[in-house]
Amino acid sequence: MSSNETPRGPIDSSRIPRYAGPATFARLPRLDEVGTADVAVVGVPFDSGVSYRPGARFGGNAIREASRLLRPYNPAQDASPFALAQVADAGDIAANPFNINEAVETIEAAADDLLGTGARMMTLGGDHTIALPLLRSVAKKHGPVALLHFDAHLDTWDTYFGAEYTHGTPFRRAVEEGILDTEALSHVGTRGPLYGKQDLTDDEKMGFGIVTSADVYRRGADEVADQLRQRIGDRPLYISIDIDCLDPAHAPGTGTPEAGGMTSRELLEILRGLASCNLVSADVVEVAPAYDHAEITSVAASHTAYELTTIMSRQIAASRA
Ligand SMILES: N=C(N)NCCCC(=O)O
Ligand SMILES: [Zn+2]
Ligand SMILES: [Zn+2]
Repeated sequence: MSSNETPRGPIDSSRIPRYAGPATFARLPRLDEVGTADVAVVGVPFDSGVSYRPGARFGGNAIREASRLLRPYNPAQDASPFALAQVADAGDIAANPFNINEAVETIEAAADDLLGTGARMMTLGGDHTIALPLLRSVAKKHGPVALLHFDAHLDTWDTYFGAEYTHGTPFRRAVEEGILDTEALSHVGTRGPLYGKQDLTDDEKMGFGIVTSADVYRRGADEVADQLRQRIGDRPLYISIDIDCLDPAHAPGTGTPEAGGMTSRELLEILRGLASCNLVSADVVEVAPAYDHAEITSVAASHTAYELTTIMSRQIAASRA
């Protein structure tokens, strides 16, 4: 979108009922209806990298369905994200479910195409495997990026059954490949049993800092966001959100749930506290609707993607001003 064009926003839900018609994220136009976008919301229906319950391949569409109720003004960030920048739904990346290596290549190539148009990506997973090809593509454009990783899990394990590309290993691969800025790597929301203490030592050696779920509860969202913001500074930032960072009470619809997680309020508040960071792209992954109830998980994921989109739109508008 050039700066003198008005972005095309969501369908007006006071004229066309919000439950009518096919779902796009937040009832926004499809990318092919607007040509180019500043923020492309894209689904990656891929879950062949999971170690436990499958089903995150249906996450993107569940988030789109749940996002019908999002409204155009975001009071928490005092911004109308879809008026500040053109946000559009770019549909899904079609990845081979029977060949993980090929799927990872397909996702990276599709991300190259989208980022090549100048768009930032708001990706809806899919399992956490997909973060690796997305980060590869983002690093081609921006160089090694700061990473903020919200998750119950470290996802820096080495291999499962000898496989390198799984949902428990994307960030170890990314560190090995030199595509992350090791001065600014953080996990937020981690908890639960590990394979051994070595998991933590290895993770620390890779450069990660950890804010556990209990730290968030004890210190509060504002203080945590302040600390993260200081660590990130003005580096290009990628935020990867595994919805299992939330407590199973707030996100039952996921493949590897762990007790004792953050509330959706804590997650959203931390994100709002990061609004000044240079967010170049983001993902929300691991929503598995078959285990969900009353759209609890996909509603939380849709609001999470909304906050991330708002951060990106505000920055795009500010950089034009
Ligand atoms: N990325 C997610 N959601 N889970 C990773 C858990 C890997 C394991 O089963 O140990
Ligand atoms: Zn996880
Ligand atoms: Zn994960």
